[in-house]
Amino acid sequence: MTTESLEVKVKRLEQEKAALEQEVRALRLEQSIAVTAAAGAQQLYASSGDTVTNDSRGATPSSAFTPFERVAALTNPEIARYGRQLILPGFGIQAQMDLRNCSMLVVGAGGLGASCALYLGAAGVGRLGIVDHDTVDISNLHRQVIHNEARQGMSKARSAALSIQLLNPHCEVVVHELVLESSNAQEIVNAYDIIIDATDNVATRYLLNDASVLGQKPLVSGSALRLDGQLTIYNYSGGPCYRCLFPTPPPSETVTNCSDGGVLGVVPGIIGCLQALEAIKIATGLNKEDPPTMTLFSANSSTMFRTIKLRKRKPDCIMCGDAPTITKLIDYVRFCGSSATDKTPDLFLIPYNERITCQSYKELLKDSVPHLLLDVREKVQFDICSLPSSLNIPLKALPNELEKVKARLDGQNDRPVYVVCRRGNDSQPAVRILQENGITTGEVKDIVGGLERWSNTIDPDFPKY
Ligand SMILES: Nc1ncnc2c1ncn2[C@@H]1O[C@H](COP(=O)(O)OP(=O)(O)OP(=O)(O)O)[C@@H](O)[C@H]1O
Ligand SMILES: [Zn+2]
Repeated sequence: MTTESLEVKVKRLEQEKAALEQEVRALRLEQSIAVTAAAGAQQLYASSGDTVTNDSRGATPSSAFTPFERVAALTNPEIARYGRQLILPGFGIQAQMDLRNCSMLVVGAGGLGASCALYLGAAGVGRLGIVDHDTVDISNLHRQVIHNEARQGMSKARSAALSIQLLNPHCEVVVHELVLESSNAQEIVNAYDIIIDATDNVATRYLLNDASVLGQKPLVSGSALRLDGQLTIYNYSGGPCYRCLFPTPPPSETVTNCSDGGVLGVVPGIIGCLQALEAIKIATGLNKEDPPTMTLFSANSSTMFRTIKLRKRKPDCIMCGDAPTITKLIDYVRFCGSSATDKTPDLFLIPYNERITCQSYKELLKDSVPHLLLDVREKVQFDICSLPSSLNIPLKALPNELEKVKARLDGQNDRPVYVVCRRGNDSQPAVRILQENGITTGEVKDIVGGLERWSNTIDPDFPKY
């Protein structure tokens, strides 16, 4: 036997060993998921796979900050896996190697992050960081297809990592189970080559923008709500940063999230896929010459996609301009008037003596106290569920539809009127409208916490959505 053939044999055995190791990792992950489903999310923390590493800032050693190992060649199993991309003219081995040697950070494992992270993992990105502080909820699953029913209550970052690993054990996934904020963002962003904003709040958008500018990283930003979505690459190839386009944050009360506004599941899926595509194009240099653009998607329009050309970066931008005044991360909660974690805050717009609790309203029902219950949610929500005998007039329509309230009171102008909504926020201005229009001489009060609290504290069979 010649030395050469021995070398070939060694190489082959090494590749077989690498393939077996990958298989063992995938099997271990599958096993850990089974354990989780049977014994609760906690079990998983003790049995994570080799290439899923954890960064919970102090709890376990992190790997995002261990140097990312770049390689000189793909292994045979990788060549077999990525074959259809490798034979793609204009992509080929070089682009695949670029992906393998690239690290990306997906912030948010929700609607956008689900499709984005899965496709990036599948495509062969070398290291993928996943940031999310939240846990999987049943109401996520119509769009966050990276998670599943058995993983309810599990950390989204970890669940996403497991799905990616099961799909492609060649991708190293780093789990960041934390709220990304000023104190930790820069260090994490600096550890990756490309940043993907798949979050749902303004404070994190500015935070990621600033950290990406300071760390000189391209930022692939997406958003989706209802039937619409948006996609932009910031801080890349002379293009603008987020602050060039939006120097001041919108008033927090004008920002709607999916939980309040609704979203068709496939819409964030589409935008997340586009984010993955743009990140791949950046990693492989495919879009270096493209001018900066913003892509708008609307499921309702016949053309669906529209692309707007953007100006280059603004020389007087306070973040990415010629003489920036922001040189380190700031307090984004104060700047935006909202935080990454306050979803729908409980508002206190009227005094407590003008409100009743769910418990008091239940007593009132038990004693058959005559009254009118006005439900001010939108009709689509009222159609899902409602309390018996309630009258539905959405808050926005109320000033013009007071006649309907009067008609229901039917001349009994001293009847108390109680107002309910989903969470006890819209019901408060409705109380004011009824009072100002002298709708009754009886009391007008709203139900604290709305129907969500009714379901939580009084009637567990009342649906929550
Ligand atoms: N600063 C942040 N740090 C870590 N994760 C974040 C941050 N901001 C947002 N996220 C995560 O980004 C994801 C956004 O997902 P998505 O827009 O689908 O909303 P959601 O919170 O999952 O759902 P819903 O609005 O229906 O409750 C969420 O999982 C959220 O926890
Ligand atoms: Zn700028």
